[in-house]
Amino acid sequence: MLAIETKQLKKSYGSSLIVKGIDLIVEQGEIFGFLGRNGAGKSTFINMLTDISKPSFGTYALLGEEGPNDQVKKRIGVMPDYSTFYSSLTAIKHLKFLSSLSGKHVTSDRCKEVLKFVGLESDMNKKTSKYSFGMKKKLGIAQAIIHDPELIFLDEPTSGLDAESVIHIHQLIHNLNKRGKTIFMTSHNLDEVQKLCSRIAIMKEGQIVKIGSMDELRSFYQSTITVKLKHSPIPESEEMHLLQYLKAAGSNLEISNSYIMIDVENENKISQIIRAFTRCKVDVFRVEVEEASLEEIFLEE
Ligand SMILES: Nc1ncnc2c1ncn2[C@@H]1O[C@H](COP(=O)(O)OP(=O)(O)OP(=O)(O)O)[C@@H](O)[C@H]1O
Repeated sequence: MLAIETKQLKKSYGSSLIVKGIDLIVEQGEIFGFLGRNGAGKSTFINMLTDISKPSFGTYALLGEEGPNDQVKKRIGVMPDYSTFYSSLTAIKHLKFLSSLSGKHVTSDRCKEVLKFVGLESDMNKKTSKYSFGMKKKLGIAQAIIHDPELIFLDEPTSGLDAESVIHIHQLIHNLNKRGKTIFMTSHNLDEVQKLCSRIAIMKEGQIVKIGSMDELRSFYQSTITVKLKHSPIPESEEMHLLQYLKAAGSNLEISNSYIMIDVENENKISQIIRAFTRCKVDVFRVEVEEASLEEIFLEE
């Protein structure tokens, strides 16, 4: 069963087509990252899947059920906009109240368990008006997972948080995924998407322009790997031979006394180069590798 399947999903406001016909498949068990510049249409797309707005055209299915569908809503979790919190309620009461509004009965013990899971154990009896921005984000995740959903939508779960809270939320996402949950998240933080997500879609002007794992995205761009290798002196008798080999193995070769830098097409070339050094009786002390980051790929779009 697929977690998400959309077919030609479109959304227009007035005469402006904001989401321009998206076909997307997300498998169960994925952490799927949705990236795009401000105004690309990410929230508009998520809002259709979570039934906050209706598609203008096309269809979608969540967890094998055509949407919108009240039954499937019980199996998905959506991180709310923190501004919707009831400021006069404590975190526990807030969770219980919101769950009852959406027809899900949850016990106080379940609320406590989930608040502990997100790291709000010692603040669960505080009113949400006293919560910091980061605590509200954690409470938002608690709200999304309180009913143990299979598929969780997180819209920018870490934006505006300090480094420690970001690490905590990354661990939460990772732990949820380990428990078998599918996560669909939007983010502006390229580093986090690169670290967490099994696949990534880049959205531009209402369309998905690239989709795949990090390795696949890199290969779309046929990006090279830059290798910097520190070595012992090259015996004069071997210099010519090694130089010929390196020129054939990659491009942009730079040589100094104890280092070489070279761009190669794939990882196999790295081990071949190290073997060539060894054959020429040159010791390799250190190998540093630089690959295209998601940022570079993203900026190309
Ligand atoms: N209710 C609405 N009525 C009219 N236009 C809208 C509405 N909601 C969104 N838009 C427009 O749709 C476009 C996409 O907005 P959306 O919020 O989906 O982008 P986004 O990729 O989530 O951006 P961000 O990263 O800034 O959150 C924007 O130009 C926005 O102005």
